[in-house]
Amino acid sequence: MFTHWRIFAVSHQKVFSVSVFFFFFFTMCYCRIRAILKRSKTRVPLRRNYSSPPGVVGNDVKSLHSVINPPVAKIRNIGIMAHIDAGKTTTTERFLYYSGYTRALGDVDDGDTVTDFMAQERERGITIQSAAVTFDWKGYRVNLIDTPGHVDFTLEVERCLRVLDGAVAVFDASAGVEAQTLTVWKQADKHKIPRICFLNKMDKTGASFNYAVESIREKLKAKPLILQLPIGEAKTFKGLVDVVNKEKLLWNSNSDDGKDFERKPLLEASDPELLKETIEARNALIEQVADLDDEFADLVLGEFSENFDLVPAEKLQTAIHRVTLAQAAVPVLCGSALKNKGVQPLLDAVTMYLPSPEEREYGFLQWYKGDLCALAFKVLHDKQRGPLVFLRIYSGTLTPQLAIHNINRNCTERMSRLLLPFADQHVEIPSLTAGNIALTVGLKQTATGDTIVSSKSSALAAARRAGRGEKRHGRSSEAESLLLAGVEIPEPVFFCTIEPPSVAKQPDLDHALERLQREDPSLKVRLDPDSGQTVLCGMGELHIEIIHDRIKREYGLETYLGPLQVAYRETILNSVRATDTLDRTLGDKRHFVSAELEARPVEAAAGMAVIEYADCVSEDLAQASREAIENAVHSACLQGPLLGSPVHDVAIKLHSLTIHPGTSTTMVNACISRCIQKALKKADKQVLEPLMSLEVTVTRDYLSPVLADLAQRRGNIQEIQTRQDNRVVIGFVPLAEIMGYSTVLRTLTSGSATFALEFSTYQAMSPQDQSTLLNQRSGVAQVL
Ligand SMILES: Nc1nc2c(ncn2[C@@H]2O[C@H](COP(=O)(O)OP(=O)(O)OP(=O)(O)O)[C@@H](O)[C@H]2O)c(=O)[nH]1
Repeated sequence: MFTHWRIFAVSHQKVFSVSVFFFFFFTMCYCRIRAILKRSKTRVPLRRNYSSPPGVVGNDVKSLHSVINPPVAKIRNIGIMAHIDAGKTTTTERFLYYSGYTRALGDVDDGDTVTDFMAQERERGITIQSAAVTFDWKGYRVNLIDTPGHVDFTLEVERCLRVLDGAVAVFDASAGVEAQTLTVWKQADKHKIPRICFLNKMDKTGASFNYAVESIREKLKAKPLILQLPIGEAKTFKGLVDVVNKEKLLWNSNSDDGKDFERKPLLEASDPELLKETIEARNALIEQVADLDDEFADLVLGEFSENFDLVPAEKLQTAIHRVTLAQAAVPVLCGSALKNKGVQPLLDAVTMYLPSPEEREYGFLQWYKGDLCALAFKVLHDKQRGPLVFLRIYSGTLTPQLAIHNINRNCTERMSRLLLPFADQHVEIPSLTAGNIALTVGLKQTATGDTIVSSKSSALAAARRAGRGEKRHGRSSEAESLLLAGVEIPEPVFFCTIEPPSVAKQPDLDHALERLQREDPSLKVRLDPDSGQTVLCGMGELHIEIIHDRIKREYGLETYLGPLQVAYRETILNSVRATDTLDRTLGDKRHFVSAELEARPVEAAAGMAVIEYADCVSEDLAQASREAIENAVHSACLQGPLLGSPVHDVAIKLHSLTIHPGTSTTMVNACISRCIQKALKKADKQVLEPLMSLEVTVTRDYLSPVLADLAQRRGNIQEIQTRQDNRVVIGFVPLAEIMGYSTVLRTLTSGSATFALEFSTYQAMSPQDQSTLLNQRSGVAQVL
């Protein structure tokens, strides 16, 4: 199940007002302290000292051309993933600075980071779009994707994970594993991504290395390999111990950018205690790795059984690499990105322990035999250049002006330019080989999730080879096997109407929405059949707010949003039968359809309606009539009789059907549709509402008012955990009750609490709550 967490930091800072709508909207939405602080700041100029094409840059900033097409073994495609605010963007900024691609340290709080380049990201201090940046580190080429932490953009994370070979999971060392960490961790499990953990914010009050490691062990059920130990914690944090090499790394307190640090062997004379602790940690690490890797176990037990201390660092590192690649354990490192400590060793670990593209197993590569095979994982629209498509190249080479074949859309199109992505700066390149991430210009039809090959004949040849391979595995569809799996798109739980400033601007709005949908498959747009209004469906309040903002900024359209609504569903509780007959003469032609069907409830979470035919019906049903019936079932179930919400978890069984010869399929469709509506109306009906898992982190003093408030919101508390000095309230609450919760929580706790929401499931409303809801909607809905 795709999970969505909604994370909110609350603060007691003043709520700003931008317009009447925004005032209303934000009082019911969340607001974040950093966003507010930033809004009250004088904006700094957005441009940074980016690396740009050769000749333009200064001596201290490297040219990207030095790292184009390195050997595959030297490529690392990695992502940074974490709970919101753990420090992904700050860590990425340090990567770029230490690797020489930026001249100044970017700061999310100043809104001048390279990867958060959208205006909204810089204003709010959050990552919304993932950004791909390319840099080199000690001879390795690193393609890095900084992903959003906020739940509303989880799909963005999922899209990126699909094309990564490894990931760095960043943690706030004072909080350990948080709600969204669990979600992204599960996503990485799903895509089998090897990862390393970085315990960031070791300088922060409350930071605890042991606590964070324990939470990785307990909550993520992962096996942490402790490769570093912190020297000091919180205010006293000043450096690290490299357990593998038995060295201490101390950052020069006079250096304000952390470039300057010294690495010294731990000696009995100068650091007896630290050395003892390190040897113990190293021995434990060796035992742990030996347990997980037979080759290393043989080596250790053979040559070094008497004294583990003599195991060479390189042998241990190679074994840790294998164990990481097998996802048997996760290396754990620590530091403080903000205070510029521990980032360079983290980069070393990325190159040392995370896999190169050729170390990952991609079974489909054998079908292409070196021909082009790539996956489009992200589409952006650029005003000047049109659609920009990000491609992960799995095999073959991309060059500018290349014609490519899109298997999903069965079309051939030509790309005009090939670029290397460097946040919002793109460098033109002559070619790019397998293992890389490329940005292409000119592909107008390609959408997120499409598989790209060099030509139709190459696709056919691959399909033939795949067919041979697939038969052995008993699979049937050759074409399907060629498609690199796309991304599972979750059902949106929020919706609202959107209106252009005037009717004349409707086509402009449609155009903007079409483009935004191509970029963001989690955004759904539909037309309300009753009101004719355009409806936006999104993953959360922030998601819809950002879309609204982008339409204004990027397309110059001031649109009006209706109130945000929860996406309810409906179902039925008992089996009912209905009959219907449609007998019409149009011109000189008689159309006659008569049907009897049964609607009955099926297992919860079965999804949209299941269609069944009695034997006597299915025997001689023409294909065209079958299609008309299926369309009728799906369209009739889109709008239930209670709230006009989709009807789920029902089966429709057609018991009898009479169609006179010459009757049009439109009439068949109309008759079945009417008959289903009759049946649904007759049945006992049930509203299903989205239920969210909730996690509130609050200090002990404010626990009681938070619990009392949740009780009023139909909250169901499962557990209250202790996390350092805080209490973590875990439970479930209906989405309808939690809208605008951030404002309430901020008031209740003087801005000291944070909360996270995850969509859990759809649950049946109690008869009392259902009738309250229907009464509220009585203008538009029929009361039970
Ligand atoms: N004390 C401390 N604060 C840090 C550290 N790293 C980041 N921060 C702060 O934490 C906040 C969040 O940092 P970001 O880098 O934006 O975190 P993120 O994970 O990219 O956030 P999203 O993209 O919004 O999910 C900012 O105020 C940073 O200045 C650190 O090592 N120590």
